[in-house]
Amino acid sequence: TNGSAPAVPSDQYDSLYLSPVTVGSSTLHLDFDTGSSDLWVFSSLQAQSSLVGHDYYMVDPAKEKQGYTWKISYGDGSGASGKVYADKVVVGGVTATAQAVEAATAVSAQFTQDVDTDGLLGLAMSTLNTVKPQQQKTFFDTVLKQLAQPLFAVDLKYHAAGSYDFGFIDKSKYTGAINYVNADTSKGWWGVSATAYSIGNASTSATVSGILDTGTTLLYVDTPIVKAYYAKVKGSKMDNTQGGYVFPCSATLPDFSLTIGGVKQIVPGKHINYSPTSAGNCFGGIQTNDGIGFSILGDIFLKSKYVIHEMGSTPRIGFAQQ
Ligand SMILES: C[C@H](Cc1ccc(C(C)(C)C)cc1)[C@H](NN)c1nnnn1Cc1ccc2c(c1)OCO2
Repeated sequence: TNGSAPAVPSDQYDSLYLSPVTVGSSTLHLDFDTGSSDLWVFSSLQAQSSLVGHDYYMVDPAKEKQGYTWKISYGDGSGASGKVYADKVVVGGVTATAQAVEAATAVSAQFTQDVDTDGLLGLAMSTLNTVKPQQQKTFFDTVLKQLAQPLFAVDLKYHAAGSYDFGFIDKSKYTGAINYVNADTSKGWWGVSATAYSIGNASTSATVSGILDTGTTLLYVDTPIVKAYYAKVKGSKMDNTQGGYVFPCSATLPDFSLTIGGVKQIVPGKHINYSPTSAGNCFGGIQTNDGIGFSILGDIFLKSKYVIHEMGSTPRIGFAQQ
């Protein structure tokens, strides 16, 4: 079987995208995350006070994987932990009958406060899954064999609902050719590298290696590239209180591109004006990856493309223009 699930922006700035998922008998709205590998959900194991505003998984004790636990922490300092159940998970009509469902007993404040997000559905490699004593498969790995093709395609949109396709490529969602590159999955992520970047119509050779990450809002690249970008934005500055580069909301932002597999993958300047700040200026969609050690090609990079993640004998990533 194949299937498709909508990816709906959680707010007016596309902070994250939520997709409906049936877990057991509950329908939850999960953040599909190609940068992690746990399917975890808010659950009836939590204190009622933590569940306010959230949909949550009603655990069935008969389905518990006795003695299994999970604990995840994310690069933004948030995290969650809990117990594990084997239950039915349905995404866009694709069913995993005994998927490892990680039911939260505790979640960090960032998750409790984000009442729209009922958990995450990881789509990176299962080697990053945190379940102990036995690592569990991602939803994609669980359903892989039943899919017509061993792939999922990501169609995130700018300020609009997009989709995740499982098992098929939807020709109506892109124009032009699909440009494929081999994926570096050695660290458990969908890794790619670029040989150049461009700001406006000026290209610079550079090696930019990073991960595709639907679970990260912005585009994080090396500091010299970020500085070169905002040098072209009048009135821009690094604002430590806001936590990144800001600029006058009236600024015209140049396009940015990364050359991957010899093809320029362009991020329209418009997408790089992420959101207004509380200080009356606007926050940039391109920020520094200081301290992370690699680039993170998050939603700002992805939302102009149709990106195929193919888990064949050689994992590949295909880029096409929306
Ligand atoms: C942050 C998300 C995971 C997440 C998503 C949503 C949320 C909230 C719902 C509470 C809003 C928290 C967490 C990302 N997923 N691959 C991730 N998980 N682990 N690392 N990253 C990417 C990274 C790493 C480091 C960084 C960063 C980003 O932003 C700033 O510094």
